[in-house]
Amino acid sequence: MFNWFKSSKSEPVPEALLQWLQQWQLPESGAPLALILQTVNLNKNVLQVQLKLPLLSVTAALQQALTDAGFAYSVQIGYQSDANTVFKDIKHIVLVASGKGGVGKSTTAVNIATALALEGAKVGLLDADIYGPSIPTMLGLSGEKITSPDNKLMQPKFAHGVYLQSIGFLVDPLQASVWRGPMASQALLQLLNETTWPELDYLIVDMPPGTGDIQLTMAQKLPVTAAVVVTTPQDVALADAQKAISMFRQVNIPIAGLIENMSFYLCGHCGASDDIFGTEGGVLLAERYQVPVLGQLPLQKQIREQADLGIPVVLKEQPVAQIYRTISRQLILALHWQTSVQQASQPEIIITDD
Ligand SMILES: Nc1ncnc2c1ncn2[C@@H]1O[C@H](COP(=O)(O)OP(=O)(O)OP(=O)(O)O)[C@@H](O)[C@H]1O
Repeated sequence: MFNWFKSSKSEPVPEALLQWLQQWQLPESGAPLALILQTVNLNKNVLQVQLKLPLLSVTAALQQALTDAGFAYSVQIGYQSDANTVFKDIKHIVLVASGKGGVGKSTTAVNIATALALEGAKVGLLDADIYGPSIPTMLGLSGEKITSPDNKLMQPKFAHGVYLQSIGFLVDPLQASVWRGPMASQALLQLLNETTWPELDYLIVDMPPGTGDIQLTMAQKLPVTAAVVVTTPQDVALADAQKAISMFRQVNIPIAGLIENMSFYLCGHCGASDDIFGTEGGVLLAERYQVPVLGQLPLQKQIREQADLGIPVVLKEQPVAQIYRTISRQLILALHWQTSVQQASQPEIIITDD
């Protein structure tokens, strides 16, 4: 199932260890490690495990499990992708969308992008929200101006492990928010195209809220891998999230999952929680549409405070950071399964001399 890469320094990997690795399952998802293994190498009691996916946080769990199983090796996890690119040097383009404004789409996009970078992925973020490009503020880059060394292509900014390009760097948000559909989608596609993105595993696109012309054109014209829909649990938001799901289905964009934001209020002082926007609305919607739920986030002061400070909360020692980390790992796996299925279902083209 995977190659046992052996460098000149490599020692033989004991059969018992290979068999143990074959059956070990990732925490949270229960996915078999064997399905995402690239190579295994043993070097002076260091077990070097190369994965196909950026999941560096698996190191601690694998180390613990190995020790518990009686293997005295220390683990090093590396990452080498085998995914194809969908656009320039970008392997996956993921749209973060919401039917309705103000549900926390941009906050979610920033924290997921940062969490993906923490897993060892190369990540870009395209802030395409013409109605309120808030991501420069959330990454501590507000007031920055874009640079273009060759006067043609623009360089993205970089903060907290994420490359950022934002419509807010280029135009006055008040001006952009009154653009008509074709003008807005044209500008956003140009923004993607004329940025010198480095090699990226994931480009996260923070979409403008809604399901109108702009969103539909972007969804149709971008080589999108999948979409993530963010909603809050109350009925008005759910009705709009439903429209977003239908829009993506219409243009055959797979939905990697739904995220329920502000699922419940979590008091920072006493830890009490309250379902102020109703209970489980997003989960029920996801069930109805057969869409996976990637996670549920609380309404919590620190999420907003950290966004305003320009340091995403996922970088802080907060329980909520772990929710974003789990969501990002689920997303990594969902995108992987989905691209594997897509590649497997593509008909093989055989060129003959006839
Ligand atoms: N889970 C949360 N807990 C507390 N505050 C949150 C949470 N999620 C988002 N917020 C805050 O709510 C406000 C709106 O969030 P955000 O800008 O991410 O929404 P949005 O859906 O992207 O809005 P729009 O699409 O209209 O720009 C921000 O001040 C943000 O810090």
